[in-house]
Amino acid sequence: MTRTGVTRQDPAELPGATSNQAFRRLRAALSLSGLGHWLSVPALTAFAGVLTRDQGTAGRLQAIGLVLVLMLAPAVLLAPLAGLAASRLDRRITMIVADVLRFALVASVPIVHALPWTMAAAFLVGCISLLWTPLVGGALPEEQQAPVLRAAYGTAPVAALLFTVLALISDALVGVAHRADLALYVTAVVFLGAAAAVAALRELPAPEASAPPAPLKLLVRERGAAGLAVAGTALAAGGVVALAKVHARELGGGDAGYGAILAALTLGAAFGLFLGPRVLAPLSRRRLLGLASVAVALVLLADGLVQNLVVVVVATAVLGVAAGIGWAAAHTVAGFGYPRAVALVAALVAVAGLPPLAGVLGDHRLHAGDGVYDLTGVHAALLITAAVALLLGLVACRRLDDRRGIPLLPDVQAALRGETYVPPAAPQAPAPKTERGVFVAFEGGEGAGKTTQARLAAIWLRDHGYDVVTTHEPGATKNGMRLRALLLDKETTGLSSRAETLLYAADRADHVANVIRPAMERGAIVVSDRYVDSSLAYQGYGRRQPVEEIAELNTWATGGLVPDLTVLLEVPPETGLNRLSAPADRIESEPSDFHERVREGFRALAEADPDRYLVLDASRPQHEITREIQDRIRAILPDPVPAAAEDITSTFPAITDA
Ligand SMILES: Nc1ncnc2c1ncn2[C@@H]1O[C@H](COP(=O)(O)OP(=O)(O)OP(=O)(O)O)[C@@H](O)[C@H]1O
Ligand SMILES: Cc1cn([C@H]2C[C@H](O)[C@@H](COP(=O)(O)O)O2)c(=O)[nH]c1=O
Repeated sequence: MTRTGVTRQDPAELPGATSNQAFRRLRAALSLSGLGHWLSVPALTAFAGVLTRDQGTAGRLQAIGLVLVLMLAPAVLLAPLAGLAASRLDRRITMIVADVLRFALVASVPIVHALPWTMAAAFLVGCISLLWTPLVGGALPEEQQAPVLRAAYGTAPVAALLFTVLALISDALVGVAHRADLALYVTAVVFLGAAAAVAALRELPAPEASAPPAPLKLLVRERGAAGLAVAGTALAAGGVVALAKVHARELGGGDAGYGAILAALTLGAAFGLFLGPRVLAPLSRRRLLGLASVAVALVLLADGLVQNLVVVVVATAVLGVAAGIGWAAAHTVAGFGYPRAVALVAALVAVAGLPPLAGVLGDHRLHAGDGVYDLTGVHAALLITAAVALLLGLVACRRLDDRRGIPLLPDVQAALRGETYVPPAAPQAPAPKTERGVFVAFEGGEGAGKTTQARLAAIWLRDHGYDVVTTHEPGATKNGMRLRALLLDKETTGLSSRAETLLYAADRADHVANVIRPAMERGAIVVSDRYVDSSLAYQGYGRRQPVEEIAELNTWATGGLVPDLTVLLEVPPETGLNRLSAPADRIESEPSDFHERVREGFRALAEADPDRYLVLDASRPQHEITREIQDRIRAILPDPVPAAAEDITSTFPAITDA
């Protein structure tokens, strides 16, 4: 059982799955199908390259580009058909037939040995691959998504490596005209293996997954800055794939070089996907997504400039890592469907547009002094793509930034150290004091001991004859109690961070107007368990909203009332949360990194205004803390309590509830 009461299920135990073994077999079938799918891309494009070997670079580029377009277009344009087929046909039979058909189509390509049939086969393979998408691209339950996606997409690097090996074998054994045949035959056999694996399953232990929504529809429906970052990244990755065959050839790499570039890209991406959630964990995912897309564009720029295959392969691997990290961040920021739709469309634009562009640009020899630089059409097209991707990345960075005003470099440096960067906050300017009373606020994370210490301070003050009002936030007034219930109830879901901030501010405005200010005007000492700094720490630092803006909002809500003293009880979140006995409320249930940020936030606030704060290590014994608080409060009381008198008479105030 998790803390939130959700039981984690083994994928194999989920409804629809009959046994572990059946689920494993399904994954094997998915892996084989995925392997065949990914292998068919270089195999068919390489074959198109062989068939157009006498047509010059532009002709070859066009043929390869067209094969890629025909393979990718069905996923963009015909996705609804996949949903229709999934709902009408028996899925097990459909998949067996689909893979037998893919086997026959791919195996027929080297036998027919003609460009039009290669194109037709590429399109039909692309269409048939759609029949698998309800399983791999649909709305799967979370528990099943990871293993299924790993099986379907994790085979891409394996396919690229396999293609490289097959290309090396072919180079050694057969003539130019048949160099791509072996890869096609192996692809066909893999499809046949996938069909056999599905046939071996008596029933399909797959979830009732639906087809993903049509990419174009999603694109129109959900526009967002994350889409710009994904578009730039997919444009760059699509450009690398579309031009890789000719790029590798220009650098003397042949089909093996082509495979090496694809392997570098896909292995890098897989590594990036793994790293994504782990790298720079404290950094905002929105910032990371923007940064990753800019990094992809910059690496592509290098890719387009260098003229050495090994360097290109290494740079492509780095590009893949950045793309993978960006993809993982995009998933967190915008879910799965929308980034997938954007990526598909952008990749289609890249494979459709860049090969002809490279052909049109043609090759040029540039002279600079004594040096000569061969700028081929492929290089120029890569550089143009990099420039467009960079532009998209920079705009995305600006629009995605949810830490405006917080400088990027220290933010990233802090994230590299595993910390959240906390900028020194501007001290709150206190409004001219009109009240006669004294205001003491207790602040700190969960279970720090605020309520305990606020109560003890109030008792001590009353013992010395002061008029004391103890209060707390949220929920000290009648209306505030309703707001508290709304804010802390775990049933309150989907509350936006801004709405949360406003509700806390509303509670505070009511609290100040009806409790704190009247008490202070009559000269009482107000002791409050939490005040404005809680909003700055929780909603500002915890929720990563602009701290300055929250401070301004609260200045307005409170009419600028600032405590005379703020006691910050400092305790590691884990210690504080472990002290609490009641079930965790909505805010307490936030993950530990949220509470860490809150703690950092309180620290930064105290550092920015040290005169107003008393910061105490609250993991120490209670009585030590109490004594230090009394010493500090004594200094701000209108008519000081004489410490010496207490020492002489040993009249340490008895702690009794008032
Ligand atoms: N210094 C301390 N050492 C150990 N336990 C403490 C200390 N101070 C308070 N506690 C205990 O920790 C628990 C939480 O204390 P308290 O309610 O005062 O914290 P709080 O900061 O007000 O919590 P919350 O964030 O829920 O408002 C109580 O059981 C209290 O007795
Ligand atoms: C005032 C204030 C509070 N919070 C959070 C902090 C706590 O999790 C709860 C209050 O619970 P407590 O047991 O009474 O301390 O609310 C916040 O996020 N922002 C605020 O301004």
